[in-house]
Amino acid sequence: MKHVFDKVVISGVGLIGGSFARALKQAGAVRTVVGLGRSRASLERARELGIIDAIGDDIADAVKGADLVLLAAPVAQTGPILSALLPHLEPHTVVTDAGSTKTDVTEAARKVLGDRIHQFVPGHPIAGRETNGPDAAIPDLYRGKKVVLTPVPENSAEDVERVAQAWRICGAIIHRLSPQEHDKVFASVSHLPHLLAFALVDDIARKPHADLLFQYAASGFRDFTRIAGSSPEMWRDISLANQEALLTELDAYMAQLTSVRAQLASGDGKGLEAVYSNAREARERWIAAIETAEAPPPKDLAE
Ligand SMILES: NC(=O)c1ccc[n+]([C@@H]2O[C@H](COP(=O)([O-])OP(=O)(O)OC[C@H]3O[C@@H](n4cnc5c(N)ncnc54)[C@H](O)[C@@H]3O)[C@@H](O)[C@H]2O)c1
Ligand SMILES: O=C(O)C(=O)C[C@]1(C(=O)O)C=C[C@@H](O)C=C1
Repeated sequence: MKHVFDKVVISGVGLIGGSFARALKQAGAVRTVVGLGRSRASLERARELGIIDAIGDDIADAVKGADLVLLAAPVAQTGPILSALLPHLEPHTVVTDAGSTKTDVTEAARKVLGDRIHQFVPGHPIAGRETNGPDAAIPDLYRGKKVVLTPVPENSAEDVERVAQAWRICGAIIHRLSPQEHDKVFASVSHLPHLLAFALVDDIARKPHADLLFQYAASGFRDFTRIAGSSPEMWRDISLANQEALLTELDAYMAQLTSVRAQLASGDGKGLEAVYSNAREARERWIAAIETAEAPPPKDLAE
C-alpha cells in the first residue's frame, strides 16, 4: 500500500496505541511512527519491538509534520497530554483518541483546545484484552471490530474521514454515536462488567480462606473474571470518567440482584429458571449476531 500517512504520533504506546501502530505498519500505510509516553523503558521496548520508529524526546519535533496523532493513554491523561501538544500542533494535524469514555474526553479536549477543537476527532475502538503494555500489542486487534467515532460539530468531514480511514486500514468497521449515547451503552456492556469482575475477585481475595477458594476455582471463574486482569489505572479512570452512567447501571443491577436473591431465598425455582433462560437466550442471539457482523474481512479487501 502507498503511504496514506507520512507521520503518525502515538501518545501512550501500550496495547491500544501499539496495536494501531502495528496495524498501520503491517498495511504499509505509514512512513514513520513516533511514540510519546510517560515511561522511557516502555517506549524503548516499543521501539525494540518495531512498533514505533522513534521516541519523541522533544515534543515539538515529535509532532512537527504529523498527519495524525492518536492519544492512547488512560482517559484522565487526555487534558494534560493535549495541553503539552497544543503549542506545537500544526493546523493540518488531525488528533484523535482511543479512550473508553467520550463525554469527559470531549469536554477535556474542548477545554484545552478551545477554538482548535475542530482538530480533535474523538474515537473508541471496541476491541481489547486484559493484557496491557507494548508487549501486548498485535496488528490484528481491530480486524473485524467496531470503532465508534463521536465527532464534535466543529470537525470537518475530511478530518473525520481521515480518522475513519486509519481505522479501516486496521480492519475496523466505523460506527458513529453521540458521546452521551456512547457512554450510556458502554457503562452497561463494558464498564459495569469490569467493575463487577474486579469487585468479585477482590471480595474473594479478602476472605480468610481465599487460598483454598482460588485452589478450586476453574474455568467458569476464569471466564467471568478474565477482565479483572486489566489495568487498574485505566479502569479507575474509566469508572470515574463515566461515574454517572455507571452508577445508573450499577443501581439497576443491584435491583436485579435483590430480585434474584429473593427468588433464591424463597426457593422460587421457576423464577430463577426464567431469569437464567432469558439470559441464555439473549446471549445466544447476541453471539449469533456478532459472529455474523465481526467475520473478519479478507486482509486484501480491508486495505
Ligand atoms: N485495554 C482495552 O481493552 C481498551 C480497549 C479500548 C480502548 N481502551 C482505551 O485505550 C487507552 C489505552 O489503553 P491500553 O489498554 O492501551 O493501556 P496500556 O496500559 O497498554 O497503555 C497505555 C500507555 O499509556 C502510557 N501513558 C500513561 N500516561 C501517559 C501520559 N500522560 N502521556 C503519554 N503516555 C502515557 C503508559 O505508559 C502506557 O504505555 C485507554 O484510554 C483505554 O481506556 C482500552
Ligand atoms: O476484551 C477485553 O478484555 C476488554 O475488556 C475489551 C473492552 C470491553 O469489551 O469491555 C474493554 C474496554 C474498551 O474500551 C473496549 C473493549
